[in-house]
Amino acid sequence: MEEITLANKVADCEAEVVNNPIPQKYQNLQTAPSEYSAYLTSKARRKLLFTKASFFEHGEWDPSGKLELENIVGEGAFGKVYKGRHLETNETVAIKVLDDKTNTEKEINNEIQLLKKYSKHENIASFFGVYLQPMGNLWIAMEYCGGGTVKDIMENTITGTLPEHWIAYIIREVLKALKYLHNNRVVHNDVKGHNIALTEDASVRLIDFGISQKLKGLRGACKDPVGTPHWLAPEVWTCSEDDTESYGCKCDLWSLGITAIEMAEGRDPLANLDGLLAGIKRCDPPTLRIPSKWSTEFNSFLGLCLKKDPKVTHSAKQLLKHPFVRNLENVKMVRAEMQAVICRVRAAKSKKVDVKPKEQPEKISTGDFEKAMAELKSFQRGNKSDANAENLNAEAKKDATDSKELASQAEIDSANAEEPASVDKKEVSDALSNDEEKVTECNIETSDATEPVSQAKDSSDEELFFDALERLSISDFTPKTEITATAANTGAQAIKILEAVSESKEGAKRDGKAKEVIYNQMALFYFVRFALFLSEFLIWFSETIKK
Ligand SMILES: Nc1ncnc2c1ncn2[C@@H]1O[C@H](COP(=O)(O)OP(=O)(O)OP(=O)(O)O)[C@@H](O)[C@H]1O
Repeated sequence: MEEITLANKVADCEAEVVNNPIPQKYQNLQTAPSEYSAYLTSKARRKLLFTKASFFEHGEWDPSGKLELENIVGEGAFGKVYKGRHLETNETVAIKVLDDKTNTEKEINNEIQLLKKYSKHENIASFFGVYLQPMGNLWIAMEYCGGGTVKDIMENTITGTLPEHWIAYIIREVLKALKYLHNNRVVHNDVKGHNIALTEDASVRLIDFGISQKLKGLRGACKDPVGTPHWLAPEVWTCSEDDTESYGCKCDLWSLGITAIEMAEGRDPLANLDGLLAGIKRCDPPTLRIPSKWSTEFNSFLGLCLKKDPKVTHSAKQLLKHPFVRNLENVKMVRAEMQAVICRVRAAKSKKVDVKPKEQPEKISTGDFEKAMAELKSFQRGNKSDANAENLNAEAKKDATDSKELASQAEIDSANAEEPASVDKKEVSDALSNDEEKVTECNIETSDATEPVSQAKDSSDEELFFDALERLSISDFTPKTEITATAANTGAQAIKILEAVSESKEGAKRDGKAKEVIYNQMALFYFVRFALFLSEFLIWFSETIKK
């Protein structure tokens, strides 16, 4: 029987395309919609479509009406990853869009096949479907991991590293996924912080099967040296030099050890090593830089992952029994702590450039903006003549509109300029109090917001009003980098300033009342003194007359 290889399938498709508009053997795919008939008449295009269609047996023709793209959440070597929606079920999904210019069809096919078959494990992002977009892009829909990757989490802590009990939890979950994959003779080949993702409730998922390999039978081994250089096991390096060498599943456990150090120290242990290949061969396996800072269990666990000889490296099954991961206490607490940082990651991701930037909700909500304008108007009504108020109102409206635009621009610019932030105790306790529930809100405090309020305290209403207007217009001329934080908050600031204005007005009212009381008391005092003086005068006058 003729072997069904990729080349055979492609040749087969090409032959059929010449004679039939839609080959019989692909009738199990959804029929191409009529609106694409013009597109399909181009032989070259048709060839491309059927070639790609041959990669998967249960793919669908067109994602429109089924999937909707929202914002970009990540970018990889093969294309962009979007947060999206599965319209039928209304489920949030991640959609990897692989453009047809990328000449990596073998990898794409590989990723789809492995995802379809092996993503049913609880620690692997599950597969939803694959779609062929009319212009030739492939869309791979999978479970959405809203907590970002381990790398994202690290970038959102103040030290850029993770505490040991978080590392133990993440490693344990990845080990479960690896145990399942290795039992099925699948080598992931690219375990690293960038490819470990978290859901919003801090469950761990292994992602990216782009270079994973399915081994043939029990004796099968990998020959291609693939992976990310600093995470590559020594046996994979050896393959790159010597064609006769091969490697197996254990390479994932070396990469996992490197990932554990990456989480503990904020970067991989070989980051500064020159001549990587020679260095790996010459040096002892990497360890934590200051082993005494960490538990004996953590150090010993790493020692079992990072062996130069894969034969003595422990398997995922064995490593799951190690005290470093076996003795993990209070997972609920660990997850609650992590959810606090996930909030920051989500906030940062929601600021990323959108598919349709102009239609995106802006950071300053319309409600906030209208509230600011209403307060501004009511302030003007109370303090200025109508003519003046109208002028100022128009000016403020223009400034605020500009600020809204700047805020939206700043959102785009700030996507990659996020400052690492600390794990706030309040956030942790909020996450804890929510316990099993999703943390749905994240309040990022802005130091700027308090400034106008404190300034407002010693200023007159009039000064405050002009100060508010000035601040709104100054944001127009501030360089973009500086306004990254401030412009996005200008609407909120306007509200704060106006709140301060009205607070100050209230204060002025209270002052007026106090003055009234003082005047009344002073009047009483002078009246009494006058009465005393009058009575003394009368006494003196009557005595003088008597004399
Ligand atoms: N299921 C998912 N949910 C949420 N975000 C995801 C998901 N899958 C991928 N991402 C995001 O997209 C990024 C790129 O995805 P992925 O690693 O699969 O692409 P890739 O092209 O194979 O990248 P590379 O080869 O550079 O690792 C990830 O680092 C992550 O930020």
